[in-house]
Amino acid sequence: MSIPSPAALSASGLPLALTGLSFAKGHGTGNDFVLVADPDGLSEFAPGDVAALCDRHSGIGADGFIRAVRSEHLPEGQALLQTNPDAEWFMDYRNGDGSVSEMCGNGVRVFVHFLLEEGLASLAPGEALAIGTRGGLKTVTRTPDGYAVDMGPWEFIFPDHAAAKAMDTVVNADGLEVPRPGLSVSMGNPHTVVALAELSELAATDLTKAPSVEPAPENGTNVEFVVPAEPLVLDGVGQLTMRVHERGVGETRSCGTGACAAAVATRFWAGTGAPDAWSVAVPGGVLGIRFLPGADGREHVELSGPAVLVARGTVL
Ligand SMILES: N[C@@H](CCC[C@H](N)C(=O)O)C(=O)O
Repeated sequence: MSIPSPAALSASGLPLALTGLSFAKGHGTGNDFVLVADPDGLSEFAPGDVAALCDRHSGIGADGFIRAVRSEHLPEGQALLQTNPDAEWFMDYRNGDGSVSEMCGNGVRVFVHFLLEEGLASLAPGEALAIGTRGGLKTVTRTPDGYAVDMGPWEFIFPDHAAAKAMDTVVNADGLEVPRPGLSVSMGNPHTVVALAELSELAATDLTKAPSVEPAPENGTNVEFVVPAEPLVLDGVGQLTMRVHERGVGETRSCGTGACAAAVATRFWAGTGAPDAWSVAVPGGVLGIRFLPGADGREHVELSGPAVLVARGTVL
């Protein structure tokens, strides 16, 4: 019987294959990422490599890992180029545990900022940059405070639940007194949104463990707990406070796709007359959401917020 040998490690304790890797570290409202430029698709990152880089004790530390690669070098990117020849760059996104996710809303803003800072793309005010993701094409524009992303259309994951105005999904988490109903929404990646009445209840919810969700979306879910403000609407903008447990990560300080899903669910619960603009306060800052008609005839969600780079480095 042969015993599998552990991945070769360098003196730093990181996988030897990562030695010399140039990276940047960035975040959007506290949701942080390790970013790597691999324009020609020459590098492979195994789940263990990503998890080692994202480890907050023995690695660089981040919620997620983002590889900037030209779309032509990935099968998913090549498929997207057929209908969107402008999507030169593809965001290859992984969660901190090494798993792949379809989409990351904070990540795509930080990704574009990284492309611009690296001189790999340009984006003048008023222009739009098309980005390929596993969740489809996203277009990004500049705003005074950062970037706005057309995240594409939203969908209910269990449309029959929503049509019946019934929330047949049951969510539980440590710290909640009783299980709560949830609504599952796809933003390309899966989310389940739960409304709580009080900020004190939100603070008491323990998100160190993944909440249980029944029925769960097929490939697992990110779970958002939201407290709608009272009154809900200020100057025409709906107001929410949110905490999130991300699939493949744990509790994070922000989740862009989660903020979109939270606005979708709360607007649905609020019913006729609910606003099309929302402000979502997360532990790491504030995100803006707008619902807009898309060129495809469907309703799209626009996410806006800041994106910053904080460091560059080389893996030892
Ligand atoms: N933080 C991201 C979402 C990242 C992916 C998520 N954990 C998943 O597995 O779907 C965001 O800002 O949207």
